[in-house]
Amino acid sequence: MNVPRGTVELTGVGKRYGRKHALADVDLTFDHGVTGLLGPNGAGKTTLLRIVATSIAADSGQVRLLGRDPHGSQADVTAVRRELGYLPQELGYPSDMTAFGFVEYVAVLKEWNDRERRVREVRRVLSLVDLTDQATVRVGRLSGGQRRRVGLAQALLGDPRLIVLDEPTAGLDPAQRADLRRTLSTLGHRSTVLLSTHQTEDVAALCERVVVLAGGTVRFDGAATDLVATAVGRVWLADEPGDDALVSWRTGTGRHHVVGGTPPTGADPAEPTLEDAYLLMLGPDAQRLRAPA
Ligand SMILES: Nc1ncnc2c1ncn2[C@@H]1O[C@H](COP(=O)(O)OP(=O)(O)OP(=O)(O)O)[C@@H](O)[C@H]1O
Repeated sequence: MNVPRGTVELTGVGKRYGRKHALADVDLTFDHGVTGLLGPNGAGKTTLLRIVATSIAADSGQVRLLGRDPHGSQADVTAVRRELGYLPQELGYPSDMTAFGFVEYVAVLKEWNDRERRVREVRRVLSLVDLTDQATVRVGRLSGGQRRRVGLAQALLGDPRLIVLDEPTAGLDPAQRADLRRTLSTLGHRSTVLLSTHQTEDVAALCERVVVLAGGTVRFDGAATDLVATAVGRVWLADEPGDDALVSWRTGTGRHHVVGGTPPTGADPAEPTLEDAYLLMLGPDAQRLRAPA
């Protein structure tokens, strides 16, 4: 079968928890490159990523991963999982294991049976996330950001064609986020990387494609630059906060960054950011959704 490397196809995908529609009629196709999933709390991002990571099944619609049905024959499921790296939103870490020991443990589960190759691979992925110096430190003694990187390391074992990362930058400091961006953008040349985040700057810096989810449906799917373009002419710097602005805040210069609404008197047009465009896309709920920095 000649399947493009890393293809994910979701057609009319729905998922309910009881009466709650976590996802409704989602059509998305992904190929290699880095795609960022943005959306407010409860938008359905984790549900979507869990479906792509074969952790749960959709209730409706069709899911094809790497040209296979991920809940089809055992051979299909195994073939997909061999090509998949997954960092869940919450990963329980045995605190007594070292960083190396934990990643090696996952490598064993992933059937890296040859000890020499396995050790080499564990070292490689620890180095990719800049944890070589912490390899022998117990996970319980690592910082939150370092632990997140241990989680990322296990997702990179075997250089998977499909990499699913649920909030990989959560808990990382700015320097670590910059390092992670470098690692992920390199991976995107070869693999399909799907990541969710609440950090619009990460998406702007890293993802060529953005999918905005809200209420379980796709609100935007396209190039990050096209999302930013939707906000041109709707963002200002002004001395006043704006009477009917969607959101506005006082910047370090003392002027107000005004998003949406009518421009206050004397306002100067400002270059929109991806966050501005995202807030405008979500509309009146934006105030509630703008998490404190
Ligand atoms: N196991 C579950 N049982 C019941 N409801 C669930 C379950 N998992 C998710 N939900 C609900 O489904 C909806 C989508 O949740 P999901 O975790 O996919 O959103 P999210 O976009 O990842 O949110 P967050 O940004 O807060 O992580 C929410 O309303 C959530 O409460």
